[in-house]
Amino acid sequence: MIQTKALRKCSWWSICLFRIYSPVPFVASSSTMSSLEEPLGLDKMPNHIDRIHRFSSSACRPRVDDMGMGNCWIEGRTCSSSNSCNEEYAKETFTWKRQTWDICRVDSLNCRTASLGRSHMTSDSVCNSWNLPNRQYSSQCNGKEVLHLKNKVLSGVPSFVKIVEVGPRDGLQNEKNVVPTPVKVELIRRLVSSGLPVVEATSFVSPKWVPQLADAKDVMEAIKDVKGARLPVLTPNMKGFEAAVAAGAKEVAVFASASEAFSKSNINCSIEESLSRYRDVAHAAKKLSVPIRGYVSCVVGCPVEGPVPPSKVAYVAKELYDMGCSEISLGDTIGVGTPGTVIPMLEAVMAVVPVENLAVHFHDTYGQSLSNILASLQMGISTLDSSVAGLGGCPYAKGASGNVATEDVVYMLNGLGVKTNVDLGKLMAAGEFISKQLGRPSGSKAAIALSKIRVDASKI
Ligand SMILES: CC(C)(COP(=O)([O-])OP(=O)([O-])OC[C@H]1O[C@@H](n2cnc3c(N)ncnc32)[C@H](O)[C@@H]1OP(=O)([O-])[O-])[C@@H](O)C(=O)NCCC(=O)NCCSC(=O)C[C@@](C)(O)CC(=O)[O-]
Repeated sequence: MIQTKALRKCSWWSICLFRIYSPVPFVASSSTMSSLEEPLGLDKMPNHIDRIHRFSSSACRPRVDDMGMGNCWIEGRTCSSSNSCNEEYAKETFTWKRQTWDICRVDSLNCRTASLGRSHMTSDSVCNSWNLPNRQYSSQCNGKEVLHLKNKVLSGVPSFVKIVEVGPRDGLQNEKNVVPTPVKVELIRRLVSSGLPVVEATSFVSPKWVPQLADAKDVMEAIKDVKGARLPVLTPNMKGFEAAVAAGAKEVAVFASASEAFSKSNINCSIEESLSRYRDVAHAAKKLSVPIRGYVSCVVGCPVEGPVPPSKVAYVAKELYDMGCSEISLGDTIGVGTPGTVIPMLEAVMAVVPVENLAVHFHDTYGQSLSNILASLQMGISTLDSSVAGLGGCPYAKGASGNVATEDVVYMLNGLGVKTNVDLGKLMAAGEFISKQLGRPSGSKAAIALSKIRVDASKI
């Protein structure tokens, strides 16, 4: 009871632990756990409170009971004994919930302060915050115990993740007002220069179906000189494939659906018809040594049919893999998935397609993307699709919101110590650029938060 109360009070602690446990449904009891939970090391934990207790070390916890400051969890350390918070460092005091805090900018993790009976906190990457100038924050929790926890709970998480940026295609295809071609081109250039290894540039689909991307040929012409990233395009049939190749595309992607109804509304044919078309495209691509990616849409739910069985997703994924798609991207097109539905879906697909050939593609309609991504990483997925500034939605999936924001993904991966080679500062600048052009705020929470505190995000 007391512990539960303390938990409620310490929101930072809760957030930290929630992040660790979020991929596993909290309600699961040991008797209902699947074998999938074994590698996560959670199989012996009877319920969520016990899970939290089991890992409730002080490693990442503020020492003050009543501490629930929004920014504390980012850093996750309190200073302990006597003061080494050098005079040269900017030092500020603020009061929150009757606690007075001295904040000092430190580069070392070993700041020790205990003056005037106050609580002290350090942080460790530079930012100029609203009222805490020249702070350093990090998205990483440090400390031996936390590392131990990370190793134990996040052991399946790969050390490098490839991010496939889909903003210029998936992100923009749903925009009502036509985005000028030079803006699309500038966006692609900025994304590439942020270090993203793959930027999906556009679609060679029917302009009657997706007017926004009717300038696909012009976009390809304008990015011919862009180096440093792969720039695939979507092709729904041979007509699109031929046009793409003629326009200079070096990689293509086909897109099938695990839902019959969505296949009909998105590409005007049945699943089987689409697979037959894609076999032709895959065959032609192979002849030209053009790598081909396959999407499966509606891997968890369909806007028309409702829940989609994992076996259907596995079937379509395997068909795409067998026809020669080197990467299969599993799309939660309407963003209804949670780790509770994504894990069984991945389990079914991984039984028929090697995990190294899989990618995940989450829309954030229900705010579940990062949890789903973490669950996917734990299962060994190392390719993630995302969209800068959280742009996007599918014109044929009403109500679906944008993809998970690339900035949020990079921020989380940095926090996990997973390499992406993406410069978060440059990525945020690209997000800011396109958000301004579209006349609305970024859909990335990390970008909004970091821009408010004018952080040097490249160092996060
Ligand atoms: C597939 C079609 C073309 C079938 O559309 P259709 O109307 O059945 O095609 P058709 O073969 O009967 O041809 C009709 C007209 O379209 C033309 N046409 C035919 N093909 C092309 C082409 N490639 N490029 C340009 N024009 C084309 C064709 O030449 C003809 O022109 P007309 O004789 O009337 O002047 C259409 O339904 C289409 O373009 N759909 C694309 C819709 C789309 O882009 N949706 C968004 C994709 S996002 C997605 O699927 C999800 C994903 C990948 O992001 C992952 C996730 O989030 O889950």
